[in-house]
Amino acid sequence: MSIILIGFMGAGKSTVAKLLSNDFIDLDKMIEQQIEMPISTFFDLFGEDDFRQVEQEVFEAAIHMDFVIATGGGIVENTGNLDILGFQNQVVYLKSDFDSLWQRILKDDKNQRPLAKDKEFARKLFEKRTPVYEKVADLVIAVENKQPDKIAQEIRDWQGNL
Ligand SMILES: Nc1ncnc2c1ncn2[C@@H]1O[C@H](COP(=O)(O)OP(=O)(O)O)[C@@H](O)[C@H]1O
Ligand SMILES: O=C(O)C1=C[C@@H](OP(=O)(O)O)[C@@H](O)[C@H](O)C1
Ligand SMILES: [Mg+2]
Repeated sequence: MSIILIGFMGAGKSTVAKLLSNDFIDLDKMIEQQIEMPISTFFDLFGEDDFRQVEQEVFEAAIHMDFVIATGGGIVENTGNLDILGFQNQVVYLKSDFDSLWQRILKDDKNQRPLAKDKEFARKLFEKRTPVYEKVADLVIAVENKQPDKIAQEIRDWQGNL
């Protein structure tokens, strides 16, 4: 079993996964390869429910590859994904306060996040999901004001003591 990174949009899952291993999967990128379009376009064309269906199918495939996985922030929206996470023992939650995440999301010109168009809508998602992240996590790391390489080292140190 390998590290699975969870947390809200902007927490640094895609960034930290790359630092942890060359054998990593960014689930969003794997999804975009499958749907052959940006996630934002898929949301516009087919909606969130169809996205969650694809996300679960791709997650079920990715989990068998035993790579470090950077999930998308909505991985906890689907009970099938929660069942999978429940069987893992290296689920790492990159935790931050909403305002810090929102600043990162606003500055991030590389990722289009269809569910981050409105701050108060995103805040409600954050409030809904935070207890679920906490519940499924084997390790919680506070990531505010922390560099990605320090976060990656904390995860390696924790892994080394398992
Ligand atoms: N530890 C960090 N400190 C500051 N900015 C970060 C950190 N980790 C990631 N970022 C930046 O925040 C944005 C979101 O990072 P990303 O890895 O895409 O997060 P996620 O995959 O959790 O949505 C990117 O612009 C990234 O450069
Ligand atoms: O929070 C969410 O529902 C989503 C988060 C995104 O991934 P990141 O958390 O890597 O931005 C991506 O999966 C999609 O836009 C939906
Ligand atoms: Mg990401």
